[in-house]
Amino acid sequence: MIETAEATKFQYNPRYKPNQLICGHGQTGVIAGWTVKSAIAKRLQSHEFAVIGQLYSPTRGISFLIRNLLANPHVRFLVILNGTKEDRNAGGCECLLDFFRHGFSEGKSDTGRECWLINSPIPGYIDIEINAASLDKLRQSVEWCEVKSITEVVEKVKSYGLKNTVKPWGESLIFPQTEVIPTVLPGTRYGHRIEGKTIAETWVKIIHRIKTTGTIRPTGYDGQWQELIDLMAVVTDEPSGFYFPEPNYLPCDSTFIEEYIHQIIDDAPILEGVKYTYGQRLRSWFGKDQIEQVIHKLISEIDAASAVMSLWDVKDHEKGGSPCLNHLWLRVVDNELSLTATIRSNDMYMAWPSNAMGLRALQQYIRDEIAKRSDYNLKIGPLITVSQSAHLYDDTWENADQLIKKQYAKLCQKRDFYDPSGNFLIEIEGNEIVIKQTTPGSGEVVACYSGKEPLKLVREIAAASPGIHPEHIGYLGIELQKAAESLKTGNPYLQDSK
Ligand SMILES: O=c1ccn([C@H]2C[C@H](O)[C@@H](COP(=O)(O)O)O2)c(=O)[nH]1
Repeated sequence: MIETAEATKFQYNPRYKPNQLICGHGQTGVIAGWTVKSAIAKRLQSHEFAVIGQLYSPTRGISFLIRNLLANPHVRFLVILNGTKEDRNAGGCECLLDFFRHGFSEGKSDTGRECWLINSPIPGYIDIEINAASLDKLRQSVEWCEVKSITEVVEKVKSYGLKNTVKPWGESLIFPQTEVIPTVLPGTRYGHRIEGKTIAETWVKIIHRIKTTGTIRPTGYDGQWQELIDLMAVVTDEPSGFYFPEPNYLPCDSTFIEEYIHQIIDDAPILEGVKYTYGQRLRSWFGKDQIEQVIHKLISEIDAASAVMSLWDVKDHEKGGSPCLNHLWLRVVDNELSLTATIRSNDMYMAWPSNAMGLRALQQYIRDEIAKRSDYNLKIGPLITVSQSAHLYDDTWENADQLIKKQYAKLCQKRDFYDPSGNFLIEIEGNEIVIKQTTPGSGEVVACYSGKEPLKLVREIAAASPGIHPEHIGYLGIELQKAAESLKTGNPYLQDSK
């Protein structure tokens, strides 16, 4: 007997990320890439598709997607929407297409984990626990096509839906998964401050801080993340062309950033299936060009504390996918233009470096426009980001560990002993230890402490300058102990002598 399409009644059973998927009863899976899945679902009926889901990243998304397809062998057709600039940037759909076109080989992920590497110029990994014969079977059994627009998705899904029901290609297959649970050190949860010269350096410190002390929590996306709340990052000296380390350990490169900057600085039309762009929110969404507004504001009132741009629309509560970047504030102090950005939710591994570079480009643009249009030739000041949920998704933990091992260790070796709390000169005067605190620049004496007990002195200094670097206060403790010994023995004390 030949079954008709209408009679099809399969149930897609997602083993992974169930809350991220729209499930139906058909035999066609739709990979929406970066196009919002609900924009596709509303044009289809549930018997026409098996599942609709996003694919944001080749290294993070494809393995879960394939695990789900192996668990649902009734999916015999795939429509892969590879249509937007974001899809081109991320490369997830292209890499998935390469899996079907060119297959996979045994290899290693960039963290050195054994995995199946997709035969593609875009790095994409599949968990090694999945058996190779099953992957081949999947490649042979699923008919796939690439499309460029929502309209084409709908046409293709409907045409596959008209075919007769095809038998599942096999039994549902489930493969084991290795789980990594990190050790978390105790630490403050709220309000961290991290400073670095470049975005790359600051990023390494951020990753270290979250990875070692972040709270492990559910993400809201069927997984876990480590999170700190209200993490402030201060980048003091990012050069105008951006600093990319050599070899580049950042999750973005200059080609990506060149494209990405436009999403922040330039206006963009409202398109179906595209959530928003920051440029659109800043330039036109609220009926005003806010970037122009702040340029004018600062030119007319350079001391203004109200050079604000807002990206959050009160209507954002009505739909999912609201902007992560919410509020920008520019400020001129000592002829220096700083930019502060509030980001409500921030993927610190994959997104923060690009977010920071995009914001730095906007800061530079505003500085340059002010210089062109007025007599103010401002210096570029720090870029400050406040990430409210500063998180690391569980699928980046391994990379984070590697980064800490290689790059954080290097940073720690490169200490310059500069402490904004100043320097401390220790001497013995009469029968007391005397400590003079001087400014870090000119060396002016700003405070004086005296006494005989090292611990009491350390406590006084720490209470008076609570921002002192931890290593610096440790060093003072050791020196003060040496000075106290000298007081007892009568031997001379000389700071820093062995
Ligand atoms: O510019 C961006 C856009 C998105 N995200 C991350 C933050 C979250 O991990 C995820 C968005 O999820 P929601 O907070 O919207 O659920 O993407 C960023 O870090 N920066």
